[in-house]
Amino acid sequence: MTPTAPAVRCDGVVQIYKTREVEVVALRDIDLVVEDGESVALLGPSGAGKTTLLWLLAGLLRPSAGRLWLGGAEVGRLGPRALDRLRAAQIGVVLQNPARNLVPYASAAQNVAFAQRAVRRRSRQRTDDLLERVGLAPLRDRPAGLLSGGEQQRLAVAVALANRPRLLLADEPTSQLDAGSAAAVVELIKEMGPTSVVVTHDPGVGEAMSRTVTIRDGRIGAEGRDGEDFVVIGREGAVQLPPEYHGLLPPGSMARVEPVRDGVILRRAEP
Ligand SMILES: Nc1ncnc2c1ncn2[C@@H]1O[C@H](COP(=O)(O)OP(=O)(O)OP(=O)(O)O)[C@@H](O)[C@H]1O
Repeated sequence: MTPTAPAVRCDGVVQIYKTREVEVVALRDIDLVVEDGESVALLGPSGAGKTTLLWLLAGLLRPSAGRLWLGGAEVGRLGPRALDRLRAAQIGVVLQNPARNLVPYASAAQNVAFAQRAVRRRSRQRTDDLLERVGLAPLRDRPAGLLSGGEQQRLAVAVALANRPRLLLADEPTSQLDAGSAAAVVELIKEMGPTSVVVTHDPGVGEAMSRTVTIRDGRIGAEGRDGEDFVVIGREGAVQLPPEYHGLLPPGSMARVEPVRDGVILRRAEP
């Protein structure tokens, strides 16, 4: 990754899953820039495309169309080995199912140590610090497969941060945690993951991040900064009305567009 490029840039990214019977358009025309140092909460209803976007940002999927840069590197131009190297050196990932991030027969401490393979020297101190921060120091020698779901989730965050990634990507990293552990994990991500994108349904996580991005039906519909929510004007001027206004302007209804000095007003056209 080059130091001046944003951590992430998506330009018209589309993701289509092809199964034998159907094609599912999971993401369409995603334009997104995440600057270095930002922490972004990725919000949206189930099936909106959040996990798909996270997998694209992790280099685990390649977009069906559009362009995606991780740092200065355009993913579409990287061969499989170059992409693997970039992922190992620069990106930390917490997948939705915590067990998938871990080697089950290795101890908690070994899992964190293995994850430092891309850095030149493993640091016992960093392993100890991370285990301490996620409250797993007393369980350092227990095999990861014998930890509870919540413990595995906390360990997965420690593993993802082990080699000081420039970009941390986490899919629901607090879904199995009580409020106290969730707050500690969010604090850790903000402190040690200098740039992070976190999929979450937890409003507390959303509030802790510097920015929220809401996906609905495969498109970025809204963004939030400093507690204020904005709709995002998409390509060709498309706007997703927030669901709380669907009663006033139901999907499928017609509206008049009235220009005003600094924007437009939409008024329902009575049938
Ligand atoms: N491997 C796949 N093959 C076919 N369709 C898929 C695949 N993975 C996801 N989808 C579909 O793509 C769409 C987006 O799924 P995705 O998992 O990205 O949503 P999500 O917002 O993360 O949902 P959730 O909050 O429930 O995890 C959904 O319609 C889903 O059914």
